[in-house]
Formats: sequence, structure tokens, C-alpha cells
Amino acid sequence: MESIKIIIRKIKDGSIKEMWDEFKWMMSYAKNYKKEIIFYIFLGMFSTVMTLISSIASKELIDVVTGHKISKAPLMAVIMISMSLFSLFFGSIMSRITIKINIRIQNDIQADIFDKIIGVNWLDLSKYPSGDILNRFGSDVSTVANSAIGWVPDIIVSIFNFIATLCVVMYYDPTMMVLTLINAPIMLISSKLMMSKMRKYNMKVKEMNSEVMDFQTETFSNMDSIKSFDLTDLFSRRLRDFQDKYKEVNLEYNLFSIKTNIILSLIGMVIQNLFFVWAVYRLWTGNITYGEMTLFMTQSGRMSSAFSSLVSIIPSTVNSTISAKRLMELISLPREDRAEDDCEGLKDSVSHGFSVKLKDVDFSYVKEKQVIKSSSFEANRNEIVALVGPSGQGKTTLIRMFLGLLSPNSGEAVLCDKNGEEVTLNASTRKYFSYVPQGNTIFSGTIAQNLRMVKEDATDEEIIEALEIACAYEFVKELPDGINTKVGARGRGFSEGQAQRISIARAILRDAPILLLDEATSALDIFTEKKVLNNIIKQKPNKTCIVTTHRPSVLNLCQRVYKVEKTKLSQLSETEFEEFASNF
Ligand SMILES: Nc1ncnc2c1ncn2[C@@H]1O[C@H](COP(=O)(O)OP(=O)(O)OP(=O)(O)O)[C@@H](O)[C@H]1O
Repeated sequence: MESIKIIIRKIKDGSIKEMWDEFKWMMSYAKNYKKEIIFYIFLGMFSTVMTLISSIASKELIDVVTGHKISKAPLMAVIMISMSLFSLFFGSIMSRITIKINIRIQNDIQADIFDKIIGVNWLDLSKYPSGDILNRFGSDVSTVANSAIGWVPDIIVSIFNFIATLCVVMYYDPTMMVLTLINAPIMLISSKLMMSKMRKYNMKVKEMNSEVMDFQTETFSNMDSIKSFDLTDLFSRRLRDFQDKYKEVNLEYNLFSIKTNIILSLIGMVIQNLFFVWAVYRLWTGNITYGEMTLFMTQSGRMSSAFSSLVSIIPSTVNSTISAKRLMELISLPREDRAEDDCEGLKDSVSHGFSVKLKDVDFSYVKEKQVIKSSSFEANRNEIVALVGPSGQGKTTLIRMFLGLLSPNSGEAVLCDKNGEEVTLNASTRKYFSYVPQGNTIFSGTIAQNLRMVKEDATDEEIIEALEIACAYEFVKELPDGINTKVGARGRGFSEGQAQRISIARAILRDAPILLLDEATSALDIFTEKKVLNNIIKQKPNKTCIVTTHRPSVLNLCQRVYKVEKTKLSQLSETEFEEFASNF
């Protein structure tokens, strides 16, 4: 009675329903491979039939040797050997098909999930640590892909195997069949009881893996700081702490698995021994032949292995549904708003330039902390407009709003063409912006490849022109391979100021009407900084340039300066500006 109550509780706590939804999601990927999967199942069943025929042939052969049906001997030997060879052959084909489909499904799922993840709303995705995303993208995708191909076919083939073997046993001795079936309800009830605990442990292990991955990515991308602050011992200790936690979680899960395995194996052993005792008894009483006895023993082994593979589907099901759950969570995050149609009308005015406007905007990342409140802003074509203010007051937040990565909680953020037509800033207006973020954003490849990322068909001359405007060509031309010089990830091999100028050149090559420079000239000397900004305005007419800066040298080039402080964005008057600049 108690166990029935537990089962009902498990069903009610929703883990079965949750798993069913996750299963359906995984299977949606397998749908595209119906034909291959059906073929795989067919081969699996065929191989089972071959093995059964081979077992029956071996029974006959034993009967021949022990004095029965002597005339059938050569035929039985041929059948037995050829069936075993057939089954070997089909086993190899199946393994080949499995790997082929598996790689294709894995690539499919990975590509699909990758597209979905990069299409997710920036703010929602930014809440996940990059190590966690990497772990989900790597290990969870591969688990789901393996299950999409292996799961259903394996269940079907194992059930077929079980039933076919059962039929053979029933044909020779129905009591044996009953003994075999005792296994089933016991195994099913115990696996059901294990399910929710297994899911809990599995989730814990996966979360731990994500934490470790996050720690590793963070450590290796901040090696400079770790070494310069002499933090190597600290990070070594942290790694060991993670390893201890990892060990603890995994060992806990392993202990649980061992306990459940022992219970299931004991049940299996009892049944198998009952089976054996019954077969010996039947042989002793002369009801079966030696051949039948051997057949029962091999079939009992086959049935228990078919049953174990059915039971082992349970932990792998838990593992893959948890992976599916983690991936579903990522891809079900809200997608970016791409109101493509709204910005259709802007296409023709690109060469005339655009204005960017904020109208009475409020924004907060989290409810408790307002970042921008009742603020307005305007930057027009042929203008350099500065955003200044103390650190952490919201300058980068405003840049994210211009890029349509963030939307105001209230008020309007719009792009405006020369005729005054306005379009709300969103993911599809992003193409009208060139952005140079804070920090190093160079990718591995050559300098030319880095620039061509934003304009695939750019000629060498266009690349050189952009590098010249960004004052980068003066050092690039001195390099032995010029624009084809290799750059390491994050600009390795170049100084910060050089990497910044390559990033600016890339933004210039994109030739978008609006250029956003977020502290993008911070590593340049004052002279080069001024030269870069002057070049942009002179050589690229109708551009709107918005810069965030802490340096007064840039401010003198700006038509307007906005200060962000204490949630307010306010335009500085000339006197305020002079006062502000003198306080630097
Ligand atoms: N992804 C985020 N989630 C939650 N809060 C954030 C996030 N990014 C920034 N903030 C908060 O928003 C505020 C403004 O940050 P922002 O990066 O816009 O400042 P900033 O003026 O550009 O600073 P700095 O001059 O140092 O670059 C800060 O208090 C910061 O803690």
C-alpha cells in the first residue's frame, strides 16, 4: 500500500510529465531521420531473429550429439554457424549506421541550438555564466543527440528481443515463461521509485560541471591578472576546492547508483537461479532434453540481458531528459525583438545619416535599482556626441539601448531619418550601427580577416583605407605580412592601443551611419585619439558618432556632451561643460 502511495506521489510531483515533455522535444530532432531510424530498428530485430535461430540450431545440435535426430546434424551445424556470422555482420552495419546518424543529428542539434542561443534576448542570456553555456552547448547537446538516435530504437529492439526470446521459451516450457515475467513488475516498480532521486542527482552533477567549466574559462581568460596579482596559489586552491565539491557530488551519485544496482542485480540473480533450478528439475524428471536445457539457459541469459538493457535505459533516460531540460531552458528564453518590417523605410536614407533619440526613458536591470530615469538624448548626423559621467552610472547601458540589446522600461528609444521618420531601436536597427566596445574584441585570424568579418567582400584597398582612418595602418604597414599578419585570440601579439585601432578600423569598414565608441580610444595617446576622431568625421560624411569617455581631450571635438549621473542624463551647457572638463 505504502509503495503505491509513493508511486502516486512521484506521478503527482510532475517528474513523469516533465520527462515526457523533454522526451518529445528530443524526439522532434529525430523526426528528420525517420527512415534511417526505421532501418536501424529493422536491422536490430533481424539480428535478434538470427541469434534466436542460431540458439535453436545449437539446441538441435546438442540433441543430435546426445542421440536424438541424428540426420539433422550437418544442417543444424550450417544454420548455427551462418546465423552467428549473419548476426555479427548486422551488428557491424548497425554500429556504422549509428555513428553516421549520430554525427548528423549531433551537428543538426548543435547548429540549431547555437542559432537559437545567439538569437536570445541579450539581457536574459547575460544572466548565464559563459562556462555554464559552454557546458550545456557541449556536453548536453551531445547527450541529447545520442539519445535522439539511440533511445527509441534501443527500447524497441530490446522489447522485441525480450518478447521473441519469451515466445521461444514459452514454446518449450510455459512455466519458464512465468518465472521470467516475475522480473518485470519488480524491476519496473523499483525503477519508477528511483526516478526522481536520480533526476535530482543528475541535475546536481551537471550544475557542478557547469561551475567547473565557468571557473576554467574565467581562469584561462584572466591569466594576466592572475599572474600579475600573484594569485596562482589562490586559483590552485580554488581548483582543488572545486575538485573536492565535484568529487563529493559524484561520489554521492555513484553510491546511490551502486545501491540501486545491487538491489536490481539481486532480484535478477534470484530469478535466474529459480530459472536454473526449474530447468534442472525438468531435465531430471525427463521432461526436457539436454538441448532444451541448454536452450533455456542461453535464453535466460539473453532475457536477463535484454531486461538489463531495458532497465539501463532508465538512468540514461534521466541523464538525457535532464540535458534536454537544460537546453530547453536556454532556448526558451525570450528571443530578440526583430521588427524587420518597421525599418524597411529607413533603407533609402542610409547615405543621408540618422539621428538617435531617447525620449523620457526609464531603465533598470533589476527592479530594486533604477539605472536611468526620465532621461532624454539626441545625437544627429555629422555630430560627435559624448556621454560622460562617473563610472557605473549607465553610459554602457545607454550604448546597449542604442544597439537594441536593451529596451527602455518606459519612454522611447528611436532611430530617425532625415525626413523625421522614426523607428523604435531593436535588433533589426542594429545593422545601422558600428560598435567598438570596451576591452579587446579582436578575434583570432589575420588583420584582414578580422576586418572582413563586417564586410566579407571588402577589397584590400578598402581595408587599408579603414586602417588609415583609424591610424592603424602606420603600424600595420611595418609588419612583414601587412594586413595578412596573424593576430591571436583577443588581439594577442598587439598592444592594447594597436588592438583598439584595429577594432575601430573594423567599425569604420562596416560603414554604418552611426558609430558607437565605448571608451574605444582609452588606450591611445591624446594626439592619436584626436586624429582618429577627426578622420572619422572628415572622411566619412553624414556619420553620427557617439562616444563614451572619461577624457577631456575628446570633449573638445564634441558638438554636445551628455552627463550621466544618479540616474539622470543631462546635456551640459557651455559653462557646465567647461566646469566639468576642468574637474578632470
Ligand atoms: N548585466 C547587468 N545586469 C545587472 N546590472 C548591470 C548590468 N550591467 C550593468 N549593470 C549595472 O548598471 C549600472 C550602470 O552600468 P554601466 O556599465 O552602464 O556603467 P558605465 O557608466 O558604463 O560605467 P563605466 O564608466 O565604469 O564603464 C551599474 O550599477 C551596473 O552595476
